[in-house]
Amino acid sequence: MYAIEIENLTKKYGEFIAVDNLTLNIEKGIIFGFLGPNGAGKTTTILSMLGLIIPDNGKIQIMGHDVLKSPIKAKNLLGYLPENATLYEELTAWRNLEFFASFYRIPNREKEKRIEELLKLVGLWEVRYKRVKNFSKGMKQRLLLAKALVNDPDVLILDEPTSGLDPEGAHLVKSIVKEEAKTGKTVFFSSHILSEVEELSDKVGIIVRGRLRAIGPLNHIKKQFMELEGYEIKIETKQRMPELNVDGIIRVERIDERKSIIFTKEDIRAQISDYLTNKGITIVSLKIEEPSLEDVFLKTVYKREGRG
Ligand SMILES: Nc1ncnc2c1ncn2[C@@H]1O[C@H](COP(=O)(O)OP(=O)(O)OP(=O)(O)O)[C@@H](O)[C@H]1O
Repeated sequence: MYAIEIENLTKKYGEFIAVDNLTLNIEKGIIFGFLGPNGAGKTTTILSMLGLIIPDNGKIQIMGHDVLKSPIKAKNLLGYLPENATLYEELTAWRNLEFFASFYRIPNREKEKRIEELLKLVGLWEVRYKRVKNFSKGMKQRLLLAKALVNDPDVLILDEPTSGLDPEGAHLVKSIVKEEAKTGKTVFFSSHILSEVEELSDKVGIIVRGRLRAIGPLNHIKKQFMELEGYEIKIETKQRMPELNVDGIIRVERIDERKSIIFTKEDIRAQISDYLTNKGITIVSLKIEEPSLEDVFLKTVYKREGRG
């Protein structure tokens, strides 16, 4: 069983298709990064997962429970941090959590223990009796994260969790997310911050104009990208590098007489190594230059859409 199973999800607003036949399975206990440009359909997918909008087609299960047929079961298993979420500014941090906890059937003693643990987890224990209106944006976001965790959910859904935070605030939020994933929770977060997706995700999905364009662990996505776009092999030799007459080379960019970048269709490091060794040349380094997530993302979003 998957933690999240999305099957053929389609959501239209009038004639406009916001999510187009999306199928996505998320394994238990992983951090999944859902990446896409503005308007790609990330929030629409998330709202469908929460049962907050009714899709035109498709089925979504959270830990095996259909979100539309068993909404209460599914909701009890979910924690959700919306984009631009708000708190009760006049209430203290403690009172805010107490209020949100009251939506769930948690016995009183357990509730207090849980709130204490959460306030400590997000670093707000010392200010638990301060009104939220005096909090910084980072503090509020951490309290919102605690709110999303108040029912001890199996699946945590975060829509742009670090949006608008300064680097320190973003770092704290990411650390908490990592800690929660270590306890076995499944995390599904949306973002358009590439470094964040790269840092946090065990698996990545790229959505563009409502369609899933790539899915898998980041190294798989990068490998697929290289198979499609070609490889960049960086080489340095001890002696002057001779002309490289090896099959499969598309182009060589010489950096200096001992360093080059070789563009190829396949990984032909072994052939290059044999060729040079036969000529008595010693290789200092020979490695594939991996594309960054930014390379992959920009090509996925723009090139295949024929926009650049
Ligand atoms: N209630 C609605 N009525 C009409 N169109 C909508 C509605 N909600 C979203 N859309 C449109 O559907 C598309 C997908 O929106 P969605 O909010 O899911 O994208 P997103 O990937 O979350 O974007 P962002 O990163 O900007 O939050 C957008 O073009 C948006 O304008």
